[in-house]
Amino acid sequence: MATSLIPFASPNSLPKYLHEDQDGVSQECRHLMSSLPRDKGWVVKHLFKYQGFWHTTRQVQGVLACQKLFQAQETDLFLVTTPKSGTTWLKAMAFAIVNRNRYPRIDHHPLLSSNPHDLVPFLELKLYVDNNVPDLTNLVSPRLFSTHMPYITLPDSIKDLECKIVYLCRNPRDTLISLWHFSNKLRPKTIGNISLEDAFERFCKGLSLYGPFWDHVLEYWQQSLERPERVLFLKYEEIKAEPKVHLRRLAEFLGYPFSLEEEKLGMVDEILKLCSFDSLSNLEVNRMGKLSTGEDNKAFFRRGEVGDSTNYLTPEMIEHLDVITENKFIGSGLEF
Ligand SMILES: Nc1ncnc2c1ncn2[C@@H]1O[C@H](COP(=O)(O)OS(=O)(=O)O)[C@@H](OP(=O)(O)O)[C@H]1O
Repeated sequence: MATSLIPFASPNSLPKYLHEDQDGVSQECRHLMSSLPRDKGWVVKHLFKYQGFWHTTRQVQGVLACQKLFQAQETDLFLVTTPKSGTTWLKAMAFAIVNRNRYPRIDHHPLLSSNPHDLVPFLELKLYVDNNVPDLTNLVSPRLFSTHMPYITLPDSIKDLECKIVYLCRNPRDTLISLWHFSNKLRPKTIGNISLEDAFERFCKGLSLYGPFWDHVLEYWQQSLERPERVLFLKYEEIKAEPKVHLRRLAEFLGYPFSLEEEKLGMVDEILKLCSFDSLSNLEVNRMGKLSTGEDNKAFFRRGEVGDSTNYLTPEMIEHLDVITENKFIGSGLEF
């Protein structure tokens, strides 16, 4: 078990899911955490290994509360992602697809004035982070939720009701680089940056937020093979390469296929444009605003490209990561 000399991060400067003070943490959660493996975090002092995956203190709290208190409905739709795989993009696209009859006018669309994370809430990082039952009465059907939780950890009702799950991941090289940048944006100035070498080493060992990365991806890949009508497995790179194909796939899977008339009216292109990196990242709300959970909206938009990791990782690092990926995915039919 590794220990660290990093001081507690100032609670006020961080989103709640990164707070480490014990004030908002239930007795049950404290008790559980005392028995969990722990290691050094990327942003704050500790990560805890719960059900095989690494979480921050308040994330463990959010996950436990969600497992205990969240009751899914059959019509709920879940967007599940590995951190930094394009969650913000997926939320925007799914929200725009599902709500296109409610918001037919693109020039008055909620995505123009709200960040996608405020329109599609995270279960464990937002709704259940305080260990309370959140008020979900104002959510219209179908309710759209998101989570980074691994499959094993999902609340039972989501599995029992066979709710639809869209899973999005991204190649581990770009995921790591995006996570490294994001972590350094969040890290309190007093403790400085985490070095790329350090982040790389920990990522390769599986020691990252909701890591091991490969185990997270494999769980949902397996589910998507066993129940394709229930789990849609998407890759960031594939959406980038063929956005129209994948937006249509997403709409069909969610139960909101585009009609011929909508196709003729150019609805697919309109939604893609509305949700594109360029459009979203240039909106005032995303340049200047903050999420209700505290993060700067602009932190979710960096470059939005495939392959940016080659600007940071050495060829040796890339080879090392690729070998891990190959070994982990061997026989699964999955590759990046
Ligand atoms: N609309 C759109 N299109 C394409 N790419 C986008 C879009 N919005 C965000 N991004 C890029 O996604 C990365 C952030 O990942 P997440 O949204 O999953 O972050 S989080 O897990 O919700 O914190 C991060 O990737 P990097 O640029 O490589 O760091 C964002 O820039």
